[in-house]
Formats: sequence, C-alpha cells, structure tokens
Amino acid sequence: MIIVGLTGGIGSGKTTVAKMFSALGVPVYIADDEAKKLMRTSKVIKRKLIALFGENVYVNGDLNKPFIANIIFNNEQVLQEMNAIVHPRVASHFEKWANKQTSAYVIKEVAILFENGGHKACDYVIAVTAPKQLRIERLLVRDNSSEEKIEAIMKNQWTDAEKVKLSQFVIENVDIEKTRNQVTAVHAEILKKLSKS
Ligand SMILES: CC(C)(COP(=O)(O)OP(=O)(O)OC[C@H]1O[C@@H](n2cnc3c(N)ncnc32)[C@H](O)[C@@H]1O)[C@@H](O)C(=O)NCCC(=O)NCCS
Ligand SMILES: Nc1ncnc2c1ncn2[C@@H]1O[C@H](COP(=O)(O)OP(=O)(O)OP(=O)(O)O)[C@@H](O)[C@H]1O
Repeated sequence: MIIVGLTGGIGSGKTTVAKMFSALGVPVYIADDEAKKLMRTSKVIKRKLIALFGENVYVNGDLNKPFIANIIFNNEQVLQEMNAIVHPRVASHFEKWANKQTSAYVIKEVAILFENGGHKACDYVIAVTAPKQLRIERLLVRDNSSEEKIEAIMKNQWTDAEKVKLSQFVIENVDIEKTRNQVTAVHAEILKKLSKS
C-alpha cells in the first residue's frame, strides 16, 4: 500500500486538509485519534502509562488530558517515554488498517511525523503550512487555549521550513478555497506518479 504522510504544526490545518482528501475518496488514518483510543482501551498501554505518570493519568476511566499535557509539553524526557509506550502500538494498528484498504493510496495524518522519524515509512509526505501567528489565532478560538500552552507545544515541533525541505508536497493553508484547489492538484499529481510507477 502506498502511504502518504500528512503533517504540519499544531493548528496548521492538518485535519481540515485530511477531510478534503477523504472527500475525494482517499482513506484517511488520523494517528492522534487512534493513539488516544488505544490509550483509553489497551490494558498494556494503560498499565505502562500509570507506571509513568501515576494514577492521576486517568479520571473515571478517561484520559486526564490537562494533567498529561502539563507534564509532557514541559518535559521532553517524559514526552519521549510516553511516545515510546504509545507509538509502536499505533504503528502496528496503522499497518493492519492500511493492509485492509483497496485504494491507490492512503493518507496517514501525524502531527509529529518528522520529529519521530515516521516519514521514513511513508512513500510521500505532504506538509501543511500556515504562518505561526495565524495558527496561534486559530487555536485560541478552537481550543480556548492559552498562548503559553500553544508555544510550549510548538517548541517540541519542527518549523515549517524544516518540514517543507523533506516533503514532496506542500499545501499552504491560509485561504480555505485555495487549500481545496491545492488538495485537488496534489491528489491528481500523486495518482499520476502512481500510474507511472
Ligand atoms: C497529550 C494530550 C493528552 C494533550 O491533549 P490536548 O487535548 O491538550 O491536546 P491535543 O490532543 O489537541 O494535542 C495538541 C497538539 O499537541 C501535539 N501533540 C500531541 N501529542 C503529542 C505527542 N505525543 N508528542 C508530541 N506532540 C504531541 C500535537 O501537535 C497536537 O496537535 C494528547 O495530545 C494525547 O493524548 N497525546 C498522545 C497521543 C499522541 O501521541 N498523539 C500524537 C500523534 S500520534
Ligand atoms: N484555511 C482556514 N481558514 C480558516 N480556518 C481554518 C482554516 N484551516 C483550518 N482552520 C481552523 O483552524 C483550526 C485548526 O485547524 P485543524 O484542526 O484542521 O488543524 P490541525 O493542524 O489538525 O490542528 P492540531 O495540530 O491541533 O490537531 C480549526 O478550528 C479549523 O476549523
């Protein structure tokens, strides 16, 4: 199966772009959603997360997100330990999912693709970009978050320039209609590349 990674910084519009690919009939895997599902349901992951963070990591059986976020986005060591527990499970879950798809290619949306070396398992990578200030403004509206928390998350992520250098496709997501046109063009280009290979 041909795997196209879709990545971008927090608030760049990855999910917005992923939905546009989905509307074109491309199967889309949202790694973050699946990671959170596994963190809620896998006994092995739950046990390891409790060992790492303590009992407060779950509240009434659900993930205690503010508690986790407050720790991991201020402590890179713990962030990496959590990722080492969760991400290998997501990788095998993705593989099973991808093997069931029958389309020309699939999209794998991952917020931290390059940062974790996940791009090496992709045939192509699409980077979604948007100016930092615009991303912050979107998140302040969407999440009722603080600028401080957003900056803390951004510190753990590569810059757009670094991601663009290693990506085969770039979608600049500022004007939504222009974004839609870029998605259509990238989809056509990928299909063309695949028909030649
Ligand atoms: C840490 C958690 C609890 C924070 O939840 P919260 O609702 O506050 O934020 P949200 O989920 O919207 O994430 C905000 C941003 O943080 C970044 N981020 C999230 N998880 C991670 C991670 N494991 N490593 C690095 N950055 C991350 C992403 O850019 C994301 O867009 C949550 O993100 C989580 O459970 N993450 C683990 C799942 C995971 O690893 N996802 C990353 C992609 S596989
Ligand atoms: N081109 C755009 N014009 C206006 N608003 C947009 C545009 N693209 C995305 N948004 C809005 O910005 C917010 C962030 O977009 P989205 O959730 O797609 O980003 P993301 O990269 O997936 O975020 P995260 O990294 O937090 O998962 C959403 O509220 C979305 O509706």
